Amino acid sequence: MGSSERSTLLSLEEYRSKSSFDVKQMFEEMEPPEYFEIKKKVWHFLASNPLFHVDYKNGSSEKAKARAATQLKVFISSSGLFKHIDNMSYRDRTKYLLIVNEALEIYNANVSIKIALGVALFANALNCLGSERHKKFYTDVWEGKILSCLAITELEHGSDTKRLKTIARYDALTKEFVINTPGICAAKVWVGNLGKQCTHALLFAQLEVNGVSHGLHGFVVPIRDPQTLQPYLGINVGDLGEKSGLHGIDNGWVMFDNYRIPKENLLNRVGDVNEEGEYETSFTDPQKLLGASLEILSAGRVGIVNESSNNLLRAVIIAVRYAAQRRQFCDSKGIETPLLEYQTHQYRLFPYLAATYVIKNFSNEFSDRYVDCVAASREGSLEMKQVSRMVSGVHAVLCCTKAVITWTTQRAIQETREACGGHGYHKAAGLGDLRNNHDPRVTFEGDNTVLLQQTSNWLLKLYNDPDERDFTVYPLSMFKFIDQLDAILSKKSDVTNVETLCSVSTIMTMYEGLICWLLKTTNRKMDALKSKYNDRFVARNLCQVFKAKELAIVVAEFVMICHLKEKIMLSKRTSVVIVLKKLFSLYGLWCLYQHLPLLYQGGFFSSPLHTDCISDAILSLCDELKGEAVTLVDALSPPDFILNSVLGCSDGKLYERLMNAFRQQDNGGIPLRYPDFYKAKL
Ligand SMILES: Cc1cc2nc3c(=O)[nH]c(=O)nc-3n(C[C@H](O)[C@H](O)[C@H](O)COP(=O)(O)OP(=O)(O)OC[C@H]3O[C@@H](n4cnc5c(N)ncnc54)[C@H](O)[C@@H]3O)c2cc1C
Repeated sequence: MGSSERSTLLSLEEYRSKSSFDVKQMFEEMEPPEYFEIKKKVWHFLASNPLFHVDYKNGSSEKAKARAATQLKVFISSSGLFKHIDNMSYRDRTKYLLIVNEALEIYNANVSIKIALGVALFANALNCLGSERHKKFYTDVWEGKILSCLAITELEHGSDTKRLKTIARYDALTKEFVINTPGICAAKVWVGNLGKQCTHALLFAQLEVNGVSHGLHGFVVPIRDPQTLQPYLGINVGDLGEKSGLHGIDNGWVMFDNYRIPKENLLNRVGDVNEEGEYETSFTDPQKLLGASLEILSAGRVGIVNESSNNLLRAVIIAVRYAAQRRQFCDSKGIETPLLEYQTHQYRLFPYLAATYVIKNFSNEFSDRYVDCVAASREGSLEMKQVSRMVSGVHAVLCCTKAVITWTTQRAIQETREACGGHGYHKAAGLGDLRNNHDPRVTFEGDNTVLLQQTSNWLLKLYNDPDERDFTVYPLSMFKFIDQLDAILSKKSDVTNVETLCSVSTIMTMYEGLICWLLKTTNRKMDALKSKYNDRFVARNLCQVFKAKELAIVVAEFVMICHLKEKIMLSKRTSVVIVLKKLFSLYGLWCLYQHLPLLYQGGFFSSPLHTDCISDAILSLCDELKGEAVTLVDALSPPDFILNSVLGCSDGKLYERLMNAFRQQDNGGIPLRYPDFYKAKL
């Protein structure tokens, strides 16, 4: 071992010894042990099966797709991870699948997305939208006999799903649907798994019966022969070629030419064609339907929130461990300084470290709330009105948090790549692929900007209609303060010292004030625009940039810190709580700093001293977190094999691993070895 290798390890250990809390206690606070046990099973399967080991030399997109296709089959059939899911309750199964997805995604985004689209979301859609007659598809997909894709987006329309043009016309003579693509603009595009591998599509098309259109419905459409993978006659299908990332996923396009499927392939929970060949809706159980529609809209987004929180974590672990080991320039005594000692570097990394804790905590807890909400709707344990309010609230919160979390992660990955300098640009650092693979999450499952509009619409409804404010149910329980809107707005900020500003209660109060002010002024602007243009669509569009979009973003941040506040209040682990409070404050103040114009405009801040105060508070928190940072990333870190970065290994062999990568030796050979702090966690 050379001297530089020894010193980088020492650097990590030195920082570990500085932390004020116990790594195991922090880990236990943040990760329920039963969830971690599931993740370990996934990681051990990946580490023990060479098919899954990273191969940096195997670069072409075509090879990556073939490899991911095989990995998917093996993961489904040989991991044993899905053996018992049919015996689980809805709640346990959904949580279990979300955790398996999370654990797989942090190591292999391609396969996790292929499984999510091809198996989990398909099975979920059959449950939500289908009936007994679709059971066979459900069984086949979990047994790996078929693979699906989710075909919604068309060449000409993505976000605006009402305009989709693929048509499924009912033929009463043969009791079949005839599917057609009316021109290239209606070709289904971007569909994951469709390019080469899927056998079935979960297709969304306009249902037409007796010349009358009944809007978008879901259909199970056979695409390829499961034995030969040859497409069926009437289907023109292809792979859409190279993308910027996610090279293992075969995104494809398809056009239908008088392609016939049996009547039974319509997912008939909401509407069906009866024996007389007439369309009939079947709203037999509206409460269950509410939960089902939440699930179909949201399951993918909940997965994205979980995945993004891990992508953020991965980027931050790599950059913090690198910054603890990497030294540049000498101090006045001639001692080389680790990057972590520079204020600039702390300011670049620590807000993202704080964001990691806020977002990971939110993502864990929100998935539970989401599952509870769907379960309550299924079980009929609440009143219809309560379920309806809970479902729309959960949907609204998920829309804005999906946007803020995926954007935060996107920015964090870029910042951490730069914070690792040139070495951060090497493939073996892991950050380039992470950036490219994470990037489309801001677009798919709902473009972020469009999703934020759904949240602001919900908030304005809440503002305008006190009847909607049922604060007994989640997530409305977090918005009780809206009832005191005028009183809150009449208060002015008197915060002029760093200590008060850093407190949990001050930050919560500032957020509540900001939300009240944004609600009131967004609504006022919307009303004025409606009067001026006499057109809701125009008014809504002209409200977005400087009001409604900001409102939704602020609410997303607020909801996430509310969850961490609750954890802080309930925890009995004193030393952990002290650090969690610092992370809470750093994230809150860093976000509020980005809303400074609004804080002045709303009268919460009035003097230049307020800006000094908030920036001093941020820097002071960064300084306080310097000694905690390495242990904070250790507490949430997966094993080195799964982290899979030559810059981020916990063993401090930074330069040895980098030279191996440069020599193209042993790039992926990071063992599934548990470092000492990890043993403490277990
Ligand atoms: C890697 C990847 C995988 C995908 N996988 C699938 C899949 O498996 N199945 C599938 O069906 N689809 C898939 N998609 C498609 C994806 O769901 C769509 O790209 C997404 O829904 C956005 O639609 P769009 O691309 O048509 O964007 P558009 O709707 O055209 O939006 C373009 C831009 O305009 C903005 N915009 C749109 N409307 C408004 C408005 N009202 N106000 C203000 N701004 C607006 C948006 O914010 C966006 O920035 C995938 C896409 C990618 C990149």
